[in-house]
Amino acid sequence: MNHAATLPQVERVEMDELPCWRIRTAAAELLVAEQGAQILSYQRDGEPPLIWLSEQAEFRRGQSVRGGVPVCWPWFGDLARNPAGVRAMREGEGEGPAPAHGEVRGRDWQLLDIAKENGAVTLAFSLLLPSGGLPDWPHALDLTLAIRLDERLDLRLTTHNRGSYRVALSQALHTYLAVSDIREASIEGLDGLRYIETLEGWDERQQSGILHFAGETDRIYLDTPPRLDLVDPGWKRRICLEASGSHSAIVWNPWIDKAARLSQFADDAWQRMLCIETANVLDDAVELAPDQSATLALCLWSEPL
Ligand SMILES: O=P(O)(O)OC[C@H]1O[C@@H](O)[C@H](O)[C@@H](O)[C@@H]1O
Repeated sequence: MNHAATLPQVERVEMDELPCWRIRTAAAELLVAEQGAQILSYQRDGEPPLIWLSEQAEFRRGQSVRGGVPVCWPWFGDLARNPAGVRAMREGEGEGPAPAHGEVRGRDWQLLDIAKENGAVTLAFSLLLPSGGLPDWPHALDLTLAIRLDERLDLRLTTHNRGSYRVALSQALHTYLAVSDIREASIEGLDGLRYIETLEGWDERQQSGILHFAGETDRIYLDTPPRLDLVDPGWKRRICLEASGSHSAIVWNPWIDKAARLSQFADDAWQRMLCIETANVLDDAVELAPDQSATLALCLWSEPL
């Protein structure tokens, strides 16, 4: 049988407790969990993975998988650190303290559609929500994620306000990227930007030059340009990220001590990953009037160095 003639292929697979979809095109493979509409891994033929999945990842219902691209929504990070308008949307403590990175990473989403066209595949996922919204976040919003795989990987996270009042939220595509060695990697595109140093009192600082890594890093960059590049000399490639609908980005590596405290994370895994999170946070948070939509999008690809 001519294998190439049958491509692209979409196959349903089980990863322990999680139903997933494996997509194979002529040049790449992508694995997506239906829970959280979470991309788990992405690799192009002949290259190391672009998206990192922890070797200690657990595929359990109700729990985000360590690695891939978790969707953070309707708030990013610690809710208490969000703008007042975003904080005000959560009501009551019925379900306990607000979980980090919002409510949808471990929830059920539904695959609505698989479309194949000219060698590309698009999967459309929708968050399954009661019509009144989340238990402590009772607002009438629809959330969809469109994942398109061709020569590049395209993600489009769209929120639509079908309610009768304005809603504020923060969000991120929390992309875990694979690197040969974080100590050799760098990020281009941040020079001159203001950032919040979350490790030192949430002080505002200014980036000077290319960002290199020599310790724990957890920063929120503001007024980000559309394009950021992760340069990886060890694997002789750059991973290019092109965002739209976003003017903020989080850059995160836990380094040695925090790595030891993280779940589903090997003690030495900090060497092999780096998160560049395409976001709408702090003064870049989103406010949606009734019937308004907003799309946070990321296009990802690699180029040889
Ligand atoms: O362990 P979690 O909830 O997936 O979060 C991982 C990291 O996510 C990053 O976005 C945050 O900036 C870090 O502070 C956090 O540690």
